[in-house]
Amino acid sequence: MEVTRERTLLMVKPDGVRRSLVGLIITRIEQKGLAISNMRMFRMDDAFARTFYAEHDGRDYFPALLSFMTSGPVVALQVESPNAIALVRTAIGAIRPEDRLPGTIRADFSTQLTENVVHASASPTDAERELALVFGDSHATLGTVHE
Ligand SMILES: Nc1ncnc2c1ncn2[C@@H]1O[C@@H]2COP(=O)(O)O[C@H]2[C@H]1O
Repeated sequence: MEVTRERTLLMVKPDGVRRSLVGLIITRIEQKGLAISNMRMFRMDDAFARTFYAEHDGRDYFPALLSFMTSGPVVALQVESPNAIALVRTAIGAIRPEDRLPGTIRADFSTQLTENVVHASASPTDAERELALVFGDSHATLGTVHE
């Protein structure tokens, strides 16, 4: 079967950075054989968080999400591989704490719905939009680290 080489965004959220989980999360991604081809640590301001999470605007949890995402720095990783979007989504685990399978990042490091350690793009459209927001023009230029 044809596999599509993809780029996706994996982001360690402020709780993950505060709890010093960045190294562990990077190790899991690298050990799985996924290539990290760009990385950026930054702190979201309110406007950036509103744009990044625009599709959640109006939900009851949106104000809490904004407050959480602007509470400290995040670490954004551009991940590349065949089927990167689905592979990274599987690796992070489900949104609902009770649905998270052991061995996934959210299951292993969080019991919370909002403070869930990591975010990953859900679709090719989301991935391109989120990578462009986080890395701007630089997201296309580093190329692939691993073959
Ligand atoms: N009921 C909910 N459904 C989806 N996301 C939620 C909910 N409550 C809080 N959130 C937060 O909103 C975020 C949206 O996408 P994330 O995958 O980054 O992770 C989600 C959680 O941090």
